[in-house]
Amino acid sequence: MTRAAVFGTGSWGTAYAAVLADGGTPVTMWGRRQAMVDQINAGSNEDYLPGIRLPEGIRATTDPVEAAADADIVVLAVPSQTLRANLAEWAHALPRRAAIVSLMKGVELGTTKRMSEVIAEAGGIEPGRIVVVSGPNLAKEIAQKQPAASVIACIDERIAEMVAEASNPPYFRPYTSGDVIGVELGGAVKNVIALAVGMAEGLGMGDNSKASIITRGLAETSRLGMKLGADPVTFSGLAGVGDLIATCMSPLSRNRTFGLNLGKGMTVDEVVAVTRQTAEGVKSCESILQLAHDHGVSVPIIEQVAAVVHDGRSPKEVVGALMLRALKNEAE
Ligand SMILES: NC(=O)c1ccc[n+]([C@@H]2O[C@H](COP(=O)([O-])OP(=O)(O)OC[C@H]3O[C@@H](n4cnc5c(N)ncnc54)[C@H](O)[C@@H]3O)[C@@H](O)[C@H]2O)c1
Ligand SMILES: O=P(O)(O)OC[C@H](O)CO
Repeated sequence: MTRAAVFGTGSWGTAYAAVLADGGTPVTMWGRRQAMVDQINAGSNEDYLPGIRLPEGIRATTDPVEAAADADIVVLAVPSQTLRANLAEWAHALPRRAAIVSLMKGVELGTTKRMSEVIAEAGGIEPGRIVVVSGPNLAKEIAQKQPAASVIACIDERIAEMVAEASNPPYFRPYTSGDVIGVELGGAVKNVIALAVGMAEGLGMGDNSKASIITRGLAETSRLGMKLGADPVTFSGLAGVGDLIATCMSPLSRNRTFGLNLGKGMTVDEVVAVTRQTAEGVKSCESILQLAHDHGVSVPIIEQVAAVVHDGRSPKEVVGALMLRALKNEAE
């Protein structure tokens, strides 16, 4: 029988543990805090998924070795910017042949590395067993068992298939892919575009404005992805436009909500103070912008989001800057 470990007891780590357990795969979760581990062992995670009863088949521990022992699949669900430090502590505990699955949707600050690259480097894991999961998967809806689809990517598609088979309860439909770069980038960049859409909403803009940002945001994602070697088809799929729509439209999105608060006039520090969960785009806008600059790719929306979040420009100012850009062909 396939066994799994999930490192990280936040919203998505816990919801994905439920996906695995409901799919018939027993899961041991690793959590930092004993109180959280005790709660999960008693059948819920009230801090992150209040009111949700977790399925049988999930248990938790604070010991990484115990969590990963005998696991065929080890799922990592921590903030992107802490992953490298976390792996330094966990690498010794990871079974040599297990598939290592990233749920993260971010790009590392400083190195501009995608999470699969950080896992390979900091965890010493061969790329052929590194898997990424990304798609329109708001954790709360998945935990409520609302039907959704996703993409599970690995350069070795047999490993992606093994993880997909273990993650297939009746409400979760995973598609496999070999395009790790495209699937990861789609997930990371959509968070930055959702910040922009949230800002537009907060400024009182309507659906034309938001659809324009979403569509041009997809153009930026595809341009960058293709330059980095992604398959363009990925961006019209679940990990591209699918996740972009879910995140930019949903009040459940932490990134969209963060942008909304900025658009309403709160400062970045004020929004950080009221945001309890990980809004990856806030940090990743800077690393993704750096990645685009390093590869000579034009990403004007991402540039303006970074100007608000890191340079203190106002959302209203940056909308003006975007609208006054020189005219060009849509396909460029
Ligand atoms: N929540 C969603 O709907 C969703 C869906 C898809 C993908 N994701 C992605 O999954 C990743 C995890 O997101 P999440 O929603 O579970 O975040 P979260 O904020 O709900 O939980 C983060 C978890 O990481 C732990 N953590 C924080 N700092 C840590 C550290 N220094 N060391 C170890 N653990 C630490 C927290 O205690 C918590 O258990 C993010 O990259 C996010 O973009 C989230
Ligand atoms: O809440 P967000 O903004 O981190 O988005 C959650 C998921 O990535 C949606 O697929």
